[in-house]
Amino acid sequence: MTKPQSQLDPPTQGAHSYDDFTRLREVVVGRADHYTAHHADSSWRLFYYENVAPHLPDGNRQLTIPQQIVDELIEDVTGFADALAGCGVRVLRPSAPGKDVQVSSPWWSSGATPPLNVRDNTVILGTTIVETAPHIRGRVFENDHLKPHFNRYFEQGSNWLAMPRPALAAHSLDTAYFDRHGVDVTAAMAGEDALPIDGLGLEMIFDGAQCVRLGRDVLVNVANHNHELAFQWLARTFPQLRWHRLPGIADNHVDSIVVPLRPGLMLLRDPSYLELLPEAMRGWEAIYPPPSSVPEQDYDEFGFVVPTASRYIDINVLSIDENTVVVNSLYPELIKVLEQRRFTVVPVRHRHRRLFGGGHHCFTLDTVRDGGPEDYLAA
Ligand SMILES: NC(=[NH2+])NCCC[C@H](N)C(=O)O
Repeated sequence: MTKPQSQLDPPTQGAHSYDDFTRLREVVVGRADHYTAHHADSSWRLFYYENVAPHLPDGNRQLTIPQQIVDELIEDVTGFADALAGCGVRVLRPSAPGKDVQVSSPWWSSGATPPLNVRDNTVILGTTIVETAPHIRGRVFENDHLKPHFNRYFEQGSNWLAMPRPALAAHSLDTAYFDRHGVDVTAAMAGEDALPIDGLGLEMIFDGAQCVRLGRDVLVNVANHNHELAFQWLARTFPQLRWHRLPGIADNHVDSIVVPLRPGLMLLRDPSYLELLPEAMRGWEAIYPPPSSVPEQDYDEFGFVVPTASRYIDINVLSIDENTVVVNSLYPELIKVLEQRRFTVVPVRHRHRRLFGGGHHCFTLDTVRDGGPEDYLAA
């Protein structure tokens, strides 16, 4: 059997990625090895508060995930990587995470998060790799598993920048999003054992998954002052791009709210978000998620259920090109809607997407796509 073309050609260029829908040439697909716990310290609990609050354990807790579930996730992620390779995409993987790795700083210690949701700690802006400023202490060193690829892209001519690394000491995180929505997050902060840094206050904290890249334009969800600092850093560092604030449309990530499929067409969680998008985008056609029959996994037998992603996570799709989309095979309703719109759908099983906080878009960092700094939002 001949190898898919993608596996024959060595990477011939650095990173080049301006959007989420033109032809995908190279992608990093995350790894779930040893993802056997959520380390629910205060930074983790605040980040996932919207979804985990009803189930929140008191204080800093390790929420153990049974190996059976991890094995099923690894099986699904492997199927995803194989499906992408079968579509001619060169698939890169992070280095293997260790088991029960602890990370620490002068201000805190926590359990390391395996490099599964690789969308979160990096955003590719054109030919520049931008490492973002993690919200969660256990994720501060997660990108080390992608550095073999970042190093190679740099040697091939890519630029490589990093936002200031956040100390994530006590009181670094802004609760303004929850305050505005009248949500008491005291429980999230219970057991906070990080040391404070005198005079630090709120700092730059931001995930790559808060961005929607549209060629020359980038939409950025800004829900608090942590994010505002990052928005200013991005706009100052990349003045050649046009930056648009999405005014706190979510607590942080937006790739289960607004998902462009091609210029003029997007998946959108609900019509209420239209008025929060840039004017030039409000006329785009929106496909709203059909009622889902995705089975909500029963984790009762495992003693806990902590969904770190919402029930909308299945619109978190990955486009291979403007007409081809990877969709959770357990969501046939969305597959049908997209096929009716003449999309080629690549169905890939993803059983535990709410437990591990991400879908196929979250699991990927699209490092090389054909599209450039196009003007998709021309007024
Ligand atoms: N890149 C990601 N990890 N995105 C996941 C989106 C999660 C979003 N908070 C939801 O609950 O639907």
